[in-house]
Amino acid sequence: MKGGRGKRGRAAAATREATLTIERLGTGGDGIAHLEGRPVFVPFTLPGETWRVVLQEGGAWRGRPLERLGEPVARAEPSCPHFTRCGGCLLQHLPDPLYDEFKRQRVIEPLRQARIDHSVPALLARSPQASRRRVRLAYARRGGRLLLGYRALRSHDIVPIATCPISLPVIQDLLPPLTGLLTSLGGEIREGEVVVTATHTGLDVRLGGVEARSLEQRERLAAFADTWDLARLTVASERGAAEAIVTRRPPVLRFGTTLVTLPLASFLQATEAGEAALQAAVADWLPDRTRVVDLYAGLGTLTLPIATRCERLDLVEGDADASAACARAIAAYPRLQARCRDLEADPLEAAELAPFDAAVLDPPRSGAARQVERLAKASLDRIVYVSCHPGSFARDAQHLQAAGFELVALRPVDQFLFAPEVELAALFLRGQAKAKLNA
Ligand SMILES: C[S@@+](CC[C@H](N)C(=O)[O-])C[C@H]1O[C@@H](n2cnc3c(N)ncnc32)[C@H](O)[C@@H]1O
Repeated sequence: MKGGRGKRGRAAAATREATLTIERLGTGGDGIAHLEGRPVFVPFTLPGETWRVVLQEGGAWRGRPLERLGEPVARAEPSCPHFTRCGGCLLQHLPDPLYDEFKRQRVIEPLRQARIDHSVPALLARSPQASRRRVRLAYARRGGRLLLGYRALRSHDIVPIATCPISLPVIQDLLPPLTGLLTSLGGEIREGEVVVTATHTGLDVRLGGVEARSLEQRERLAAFADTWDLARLTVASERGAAEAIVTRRPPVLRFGTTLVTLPLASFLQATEAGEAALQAAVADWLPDRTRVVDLYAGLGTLTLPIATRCERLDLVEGDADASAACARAIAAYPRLQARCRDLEADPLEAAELAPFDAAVLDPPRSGAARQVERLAKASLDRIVYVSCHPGSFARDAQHLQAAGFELVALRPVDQFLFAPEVELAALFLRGQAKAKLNA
């Protein structure tokens, strides 16, 4: 045994070694074992495995796996060379049935706690490898070297990566040259975030922490955009002011037949396959000639593909740039409208929801408690709720259920390969809409 509890008690993390048998997986994907009656979280392990770990006794006890002991348990072979160092793809070692069950449980458990009685079917659209169309990397200078990569698990350290197998190949190819570009921009470029997005017209690259004040830097950036045939290359200062240095082609996304130009920063679904699964749920669950309000609409991703069969479609979004991009894309269609509104501070009231038969709702992780309260009081009787957080979804679903809505269909979607997150689409009906379903 090494170390012991520090003089300042729990606040000072102490370390020692222990041998633990993993009992189950926690919601974050860590294996959970018990020691001295307390749970210990051990990443990259499987139920049934025994591990020698370095124990970190802080608020929550964590174990850093050192050596696997005893009988081996069947594992999947991780495809990424950075597995166990990078903080993103924690579930690569899970065999398929366990992986699917883990993600289903992420939905089942919050629903059970919220007393919502609905079965959770098998995962849809398990993202294939090499399909992530946006990566968000960090870079920093360390000891004279520029490191570009992902943050390490529960740390601000950067794990430098030369490849990221879950991303589209066109993004993977760009990673080593991007490191070279950032290095060549000079010593004042110290740290920041890099976002690379694949659009239908090419890659959109945004370099944070770069101001490009000198002509030489601008020429380097322009040459890089030419060499790699980027659609657009943007820099953003530490204060967040963004400037497109080169726009060779507008970076465009296609939703159905509508083309939307990607703003400098806005939300985008992580994979095309996941996006298509969510769009299919929306299309399946909204009948023709419905009057639809799309709340937290982003760029119109979920409803623009069915715009031609809606009687009316209003897209409401809090990000002004996303809303403006959406408005420009639909300007020629009088039945479609896009407006910017903060739905947390200023949710649509029941009277404003009166002209609609159905709402589509795709809020951020925190859910949409205040907007759901208004939807519960409104006259519409059909809601398609898309969520990236089963916990806040279950809370909001409970509220809808209390207002007479019934959860009649649910599809878990695997938008984030190997990450503990799971996306879902759900259909709620009440009143006539529910009666028609049962007829
Ligand atoms: C999960 S994304 C969904 C976007 C879109 N439905 C899609 O599929 O791409 C959530 C969206 O909600 C927007 N949002 C976040 N907070 C908001 C708020 N308080 N009011 C309105 N929109 C908000 C974000 O800008 C983002 O576009």
